[in-house]
Amino acid sequence: MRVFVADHPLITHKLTVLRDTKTSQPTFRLLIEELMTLLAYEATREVRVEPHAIETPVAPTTGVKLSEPLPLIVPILRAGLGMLEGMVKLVPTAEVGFLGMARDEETLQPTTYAERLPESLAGRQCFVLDPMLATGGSLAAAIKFLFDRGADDVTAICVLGTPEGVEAIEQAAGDREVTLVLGALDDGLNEQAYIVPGLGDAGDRLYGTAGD
Ligand SMILES: O=P(O)(O)OC[C@H]1O[C@H](OP(=O)(O)OP(=O)(O)O)[C@H](O)[C@@H]1O
Ligand SMILES: O=c1cc[nH]c(=O)[nH]1
Ligand SMILES: [Mg+2]
Repeated sequence: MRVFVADHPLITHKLTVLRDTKTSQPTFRLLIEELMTLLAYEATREVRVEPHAIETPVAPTTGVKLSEPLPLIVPILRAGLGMLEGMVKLVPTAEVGFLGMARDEETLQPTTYAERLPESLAGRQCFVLDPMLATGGSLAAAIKFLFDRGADDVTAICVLGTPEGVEAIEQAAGDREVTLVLGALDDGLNEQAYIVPGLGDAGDRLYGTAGD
């Protein structure tokens, strides 16, 4: 598994505002989207392209276009939805599938309550979006789901991660093609398995507590 942890002052600056309890919900949403666009640049470094011949007003030349099947973006509801626009801005022709997952706050086990994905993901490059990689249970289950559907390459993009979460994804990936892109690697987990220092509950900060 390849792991990339962002190291850019603009990302750290935006993360600092995001983490701050005083940051309002509209600003939080905007920052998640902006951070996603910055992380997407790194996450799509290996996106598959093929040669594409065009004519400029001056001369014929060969550039590239995205290969078919087009990449599939999979936000994990709810919190991953906040990252979708930032990703789609960078890859507007990509397709989008959805996975709804919730972590049981007692057992910490994820359950999948919604799924809207192509029946077969054979030959697909998938980009999974979830801001929080805590114990790693949710993302590991999502990655397994995509490989079971035939995906051959999964890139996960998280705003914050923990060493425990990275280890869990490493285990889940085995020898399959997985890339993990993180905005920051935090210290670890507290007794409630929240990321420390983290930013609290990402879904609640994006959308409120109506889902609880
Ligand atoms: O790594 P884990 O320990 O599995 O925890 C991380 C998961 O928890 C959060 O979702 P949550 O279950 O709160 O759902 P929500 O997005 O609807 O708030 C987060 O967005 C991840 O999906
Ligand atoms: O810190 C955490 C852990 C899980 N889910 C969140 O939204 N935040
Ligand atoms: Mg939540």
